[in-house]
Amino acid sequence: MTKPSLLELPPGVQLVYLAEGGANVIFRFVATAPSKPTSGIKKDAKNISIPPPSTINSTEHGNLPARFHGKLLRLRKETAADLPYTEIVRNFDTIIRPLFRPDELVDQTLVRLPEGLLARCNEQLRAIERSGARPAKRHGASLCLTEPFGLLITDMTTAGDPGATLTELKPKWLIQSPSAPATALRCRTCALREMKNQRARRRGQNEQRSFCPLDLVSDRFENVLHATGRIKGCKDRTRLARILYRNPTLLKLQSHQKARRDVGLHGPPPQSREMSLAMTLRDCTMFVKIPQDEKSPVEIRLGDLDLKIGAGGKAEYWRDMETQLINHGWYRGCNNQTPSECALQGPRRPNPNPNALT
Ligand SMILES: O=P(O)(O)O[C@@H]1[C@@H](OP(=O)(O)O)[C@H](OP(=O)(O)O)[C@H](O)[C@H](OP(=O)(O)O)[C@H]1OP(=O)(O)O
Ligand SMILES: Nc1ncnc2c1ncn2[C@@H]1O[C@H](COP(=O)(O)OP(=O)(O)OP(=O)(O)O)[C@@H](O)[C@H]1O
Repeated sequence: MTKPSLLELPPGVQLVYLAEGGANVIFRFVATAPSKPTSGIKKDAKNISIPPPSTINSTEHGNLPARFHGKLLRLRKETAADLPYTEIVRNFDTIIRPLFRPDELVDQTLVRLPEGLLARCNEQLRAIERSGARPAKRHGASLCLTEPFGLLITDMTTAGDPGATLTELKPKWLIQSPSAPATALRCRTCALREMKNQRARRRGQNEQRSFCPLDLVSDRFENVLHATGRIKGCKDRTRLARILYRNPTLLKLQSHQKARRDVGLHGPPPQSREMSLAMTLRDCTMFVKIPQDEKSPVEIRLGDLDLKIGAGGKAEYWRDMETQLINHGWYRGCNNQTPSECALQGPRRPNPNPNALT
């Protein structure tokens, strides 16, 4: 069988910073008309290109080859994990892809990078940092200069459809941790958030407010509505709740989590492939692109499904978190100074055995 030929980015490609996480930076392609190759591209004090927002939102494809339309470029940061994109893509193709339909996933395809592109992007990151537009917690991080590839990923932004809105959420743990106490009044996600918030309060930092994942997969619409009211950036909680209520992709994610339920303190060895997959499925991002017209289809895809690895201290971190949540009363809700969002406390508590006759 012949291997599909590897994509290459054209040498003159123009990119603009979109967003970043702890391990990757996302860039948008900027279409430039061949006659005016850098029209509208500003230079900052150090002569680094920063295309203006009007170019960023352009729906024109200009001289960009067709196979890059509707795509973003994901570039790898220098991190302790140091896992090459070839391996990330191999894990994605063999372990993650078979679990979902293609239209449920943010696709990712390897693309070879032209010489000098990473150095230029690093300059752009520094320029953005100086301009104050880079999130403070990401300052100082740069792209890995030895990574020869980038990933072309499905563009879930609304750039091609300005009337649409994008909601981004992390569904997190859609079932309780098996090692949580039976009498728990907090799910794994709410317990951990409350623990982190107490630390943040002590340091004078902002607390994180979010929804309870158990509400998101509730079979009661009003609980899903309760959750969508707490999703950051959600402009129409009722419409989003209608979209997410019994949503097949969300329920599929939950059922994959159920099939890999041996997490927490029990189950497979913390550095095993099974544990890696179980934890990956509990830390992905759901992108919901909602068109203005209620009759047009909504696009829902899961992203950030890079297989986690237990090495490098991660397995110990997972185990340590669970031990703290159990031993310091976070699952039992003993430390709370503010009302809890968790569905396990109060009238929204899910029925532990929905099939049981009452
Ligand atoms: O530990 P958690 O549950 O808070 O999840 C971490 C995430 O925190 P958040 O969901 O935003 O509160 C965290 O998200 P942020 O970087 O804080 O946005 C990461 O996703 C982290 O995974 P990794 O170390 O990048 O592989 C996540 O770590 P693990 O899923 O590997 O535990
Ligand atoms: N396909 C996409 N369409 C639109 N925006 C995206 C897409 N993928 C990522 N983003 C944006 O970029 C951010 C960072 O991307 P990504 O999740 O790939 O980074 P990461 O470093 O892997 O994250 P983490 O910190 O969870 O490890 C996302 O939170 C999101 O805002």
